[in-house]
Amino acid sequence: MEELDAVIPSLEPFRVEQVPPIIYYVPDFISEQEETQLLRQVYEAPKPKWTQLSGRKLQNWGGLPHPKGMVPEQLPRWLQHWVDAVSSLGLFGGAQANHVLVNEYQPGEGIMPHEDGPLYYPTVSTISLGSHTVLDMYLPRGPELEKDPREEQPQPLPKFSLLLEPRSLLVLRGEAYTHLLHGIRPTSIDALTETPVANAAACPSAQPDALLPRGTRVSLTIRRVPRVLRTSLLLSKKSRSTK
Ligand SMILES: O=C(O)CCC(=O)C(=O)O
Ligand SMILES: [Fe+2]
Repeated sequence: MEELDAVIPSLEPFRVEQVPPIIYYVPDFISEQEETQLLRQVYEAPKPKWTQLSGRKLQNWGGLPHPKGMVPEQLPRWLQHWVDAVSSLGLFGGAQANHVLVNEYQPGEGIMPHEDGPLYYPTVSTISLGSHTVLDMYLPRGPELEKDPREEQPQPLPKFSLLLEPRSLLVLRGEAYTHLLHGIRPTSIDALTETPVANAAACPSAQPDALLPRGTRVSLTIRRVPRVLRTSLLLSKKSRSTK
């Protein structure tokens, strides 16, 4: 039986050290040309593909994850290419990812601290496009958490942060997936002095005291939903029950 939190040997040079296992950060995972092309393809998607949420908008590809199983939808070729590239690293236990969330954040937007949860194989891979962001990592909620003094509503203080530069790949796996929460503060400028940036050594823009203005960032979150319903099976069941 394969260990879910096994390391990926080819990614070991990109391991973020001194944080709960396992986090990989690969700068320049894609080229500038690939980034431009991906952004074009994201914005060429039909308008109804976008869902506007408070603080970000998103495109869901591959089907809607559901506890009873996801009815799979074929991914477009431009996404399948990157799903294949990421899956071939061995991130999903030798299987293929089958789900992509495209998130778009304007400066000042973000996502509340959360866990990605049990509907996915416990590994998430994220390609960042267009702008950097700072992903804050939190310990699970508990009374002992320190409060973040920068927030009007008291918020827990991140344990550490990850600077995600454009064109990078981030992988959260093992405890970093199952135990920690992640979130993006809704700010327009990231001051890197605020929490320790665990992957600073791999980021040219992570100078001490840097103030990094955010631009529009698009992220591709590539995951595997192991429970998949076969549409043909559903249809045949339905037709049987109406007989
Ligand atoms: O945009 C990101 O990097 C994070 C997105 C995220 O956490 C999610 O879609 O679950
Ligand atoms: Fe997430």
